[in-house]
Amino acid sequence: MEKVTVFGAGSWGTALSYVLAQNGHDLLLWTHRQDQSDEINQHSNERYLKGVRLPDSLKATANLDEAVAHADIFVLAVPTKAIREVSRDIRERMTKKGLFVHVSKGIEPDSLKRISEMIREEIPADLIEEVVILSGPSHAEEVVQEHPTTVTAACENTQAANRVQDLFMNSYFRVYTNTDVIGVEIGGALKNIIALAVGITDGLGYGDNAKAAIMTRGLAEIARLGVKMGATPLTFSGLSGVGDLIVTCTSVHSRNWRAGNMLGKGKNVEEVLDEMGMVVEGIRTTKAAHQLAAEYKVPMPITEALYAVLFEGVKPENAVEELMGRMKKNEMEDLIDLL
Ligand SMILES: NC(=O)C1=CN([C@@H]2O[C@H](COP(=O)(O)OP(=O)(O)OC[C@H]3O[C@@H](n4cnc5c(N)ncnc54)[C@H](OP(=O)(O)O)[C@@H]3O)[C@@H](O)[C@H]2O)C=CC1
Ligand SMILES: O=C(CO)COP(=O)(O)O
Repeated sequence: MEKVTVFGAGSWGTALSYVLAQNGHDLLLWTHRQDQSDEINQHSNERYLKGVRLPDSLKATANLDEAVAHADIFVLAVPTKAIREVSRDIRERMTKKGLFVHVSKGIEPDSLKRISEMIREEIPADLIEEVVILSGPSHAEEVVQEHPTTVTAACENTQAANRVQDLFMNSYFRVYTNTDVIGVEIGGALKNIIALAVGITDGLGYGDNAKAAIMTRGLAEIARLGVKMGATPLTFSGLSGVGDLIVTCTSVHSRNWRAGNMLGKGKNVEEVLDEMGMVVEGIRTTKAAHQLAAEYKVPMPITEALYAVLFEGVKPENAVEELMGRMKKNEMEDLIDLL
């Protein structure tokens, strides 16, 4: 049994707490809202997981001192934009080393840092045992139904990855390990861009051909960038690559797909975000990926088309027209670096 605190009581933090509590760990779920902590201690979190009864052993707190003092393992489950703030708040209260696990999917615009890099910038090395990434095709709504789910725990330190594998693994939640931290973080973050794009084409009324095209060429551009950044090409054929791309582009649970769908139907970004009420990571990640594409000189036409829709006021149908009208190409020409 491990002593674990999950930080962030949205859909994913709550679903992972459900798994950890069921696995018999000494689990505390920290939320920054007292009313939500009270609700979770009455076994529900209606805003984020409607109709789900949480296990009796899943305890919440809104007291950050208590949350930090409780744990040897710190699971960060807040949106990317809150990672630095929450890491700093944890650091101020830490008195001994801890194992950090993060489950968020994004890249920070401007600094272009991956989440594990942000955590290492905010928490001194002498307080970090390791940082492990838990990522893969996993909608919170299905995990709490105990539907079979597979994810990967990524860390160069295989002992730390194995410890996280053991922490979460059970009969419906199967955890693999991977040493390719960059590939796992890039795959998990950038698939949200492609899910937004697929949502848009679905919203425009295009069919499965368009969806398959965007998913396939989307994976090609994710892998192209990832490999330039130091990832292992094969990771993009794995759970945090094609696996997460499939689940996010084809599921109504995906907030990124749903946001894209509303954009395709004519809503603007503000209206979409108001309606969602949950994080749509792909929007900020599109900005970061647009900057990364320039920095690494990697062609990322789908990302650029989405950037134009989100940040330059281009109409979705015009962005599609632009994508389809580009110069003729050999399908494999930009993929050769992956071999
Ligand atoms: N949902 C899913 O199925 C999956 C999500 N993920 C990733 O997990 C991360 C979290 O997503 P998810 O749980 O779905 O997001 P949600 O939008 O469901 O919840 C986000 C939670 O973070 C809290 N929060 C936001 N800012 C802060 C802050 N500064 N301090 C403390 N708490 C804060 C929110 O609080 P409040 O309620 O007050 O806004 C809310 O409880 C994302 O990166 C996402 O991509 C990964 C795999 C699956
Ligand atoms: O990452 C996810 C599934 O693996 C969740 O995707 P959304 O954030 O689009 O809901």
